[in-house]
Amino acid sequence: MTQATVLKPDDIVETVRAALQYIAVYHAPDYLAHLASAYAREQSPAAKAAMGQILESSRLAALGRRPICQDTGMVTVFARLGQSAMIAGDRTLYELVNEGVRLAYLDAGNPLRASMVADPLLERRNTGDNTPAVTHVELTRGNKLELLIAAKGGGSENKARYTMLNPAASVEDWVVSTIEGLGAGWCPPGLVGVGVGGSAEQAMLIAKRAVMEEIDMSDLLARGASTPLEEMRVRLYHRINALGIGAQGLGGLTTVVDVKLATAPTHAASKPVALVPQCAANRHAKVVMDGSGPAYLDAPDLAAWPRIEGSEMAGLRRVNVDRLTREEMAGWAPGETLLLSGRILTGRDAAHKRMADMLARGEELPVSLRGRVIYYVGPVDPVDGEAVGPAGPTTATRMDPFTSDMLGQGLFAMIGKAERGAETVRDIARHKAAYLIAVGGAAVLVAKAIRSSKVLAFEDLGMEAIREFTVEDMPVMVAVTTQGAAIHQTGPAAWRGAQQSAPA
Ligand SMILES: O=C(O)C[C@H](O)C(=O)O
Repeated sequence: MTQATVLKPDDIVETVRAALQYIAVYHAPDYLAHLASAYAREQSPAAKAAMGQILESSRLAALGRRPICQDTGMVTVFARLGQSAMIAGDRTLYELVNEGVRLAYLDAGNPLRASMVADPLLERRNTGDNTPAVTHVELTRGNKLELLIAAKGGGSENKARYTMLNPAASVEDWVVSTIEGLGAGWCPPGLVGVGVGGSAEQAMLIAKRAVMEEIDMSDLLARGASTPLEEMRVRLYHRINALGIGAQGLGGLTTVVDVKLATAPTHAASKPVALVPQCAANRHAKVVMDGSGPAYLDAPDLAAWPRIEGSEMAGLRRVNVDRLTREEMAGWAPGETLLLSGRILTGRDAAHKRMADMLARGEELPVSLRGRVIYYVGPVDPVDGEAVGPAGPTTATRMDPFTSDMLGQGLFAMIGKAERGAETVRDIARHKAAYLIAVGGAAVLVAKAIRSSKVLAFEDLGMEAIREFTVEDMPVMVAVTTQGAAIHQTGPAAWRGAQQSAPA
């Protein structure tokens, strides 16, 4: 019979805290290796540059022990508790996990961003410490506690999809056409988990677990598929990459570095299918506790991070945003890289909603948008020596419903990531405004261009407050021009099918 173990509550708290700090700053070696080879293979200059920035930013994050991405995620824990393991004390596992989350996110040496809002429907007030975690507990044989700890970014979680197919319908066709319609808000290149079978909620859960399995597509391609499920993974990998979406949706050879597939028995009438995309941050780790104390992850070998040559800044157009004119903006070309200097505003979901509500009530905005550039960002709090913590862009598409109102206030340009909707592109052109992108997932690199930061309005919104950043040579790409040319439409169209003729 298995010997019973007793797990100390503080050891569980410490294990969760340490794992969350770890995954916030270190990319896992499997993803890093696959991203590095996708970078080496990439032929699309824009996608290659974006992947180069993600790799370099990841290296800086690991060296400086700062978060890979400003969105330090919603914590999700899959716990497997052996039936012969007992948790001492009277706090539940759920309470202990949340205490670990609180300590990890409020760590003074490396604060992580609090993104959770308590009430999703009405007030949407930030809880301030990123609790609560989403925790799933399964009872298993044995006397150990296994914790799969993840911090899932909002942009990729937003693109999770579910359908109930007819039993005869093709899962592959649904997955490929669904990914084609997702846009780039989930921050490719990443991977996707596909869950087929079970009930509706089980399909989602197995897809979420699957996306956290070890990335092994390079091995699978090298040795060849040996089961029908592996064959399907390989087909999906090629078909998704043949869409040409590419890094950040700019058009390119690699949209996914792997496809994971999990199945469960289901009803004869049903074929539930869940799709869970994972962004370029891909934060998760497994730890096993055996009662001997907290479990820690081994320190990574920093030599695993490839060095990427810095991009050439000479010859790039320098833009002083404090003296920007519509005439100057009209000369920006689609896909051109600009180096911005001067003062930019920040604001994202909650600030836009509040500004739109104020305008609807006929009130004046607390900050004038006339002639300004706004960056859609929720930064991490700074530590000593930083103007701001990691500060990559958030998905601009979510700001589309407010954009017409903001442009009407005289806003000149917006900075974010991913595509804008067709109507917003038309609005941008109508106002002779522009939409620029920074690389999602290159948060440490982006933050290096930010010299100072101060809150101007809506301080109660925490990371979503309106700030003013002073930036120096902040690299951004022109994604929608004043004439309405949109690179997220032209890029993927140009690279569609190109993956088929490229080496895997
Ligand atoms: O919340 C953020 O900073 C980014 C978000 O994860 C997104 O990808 O839109």
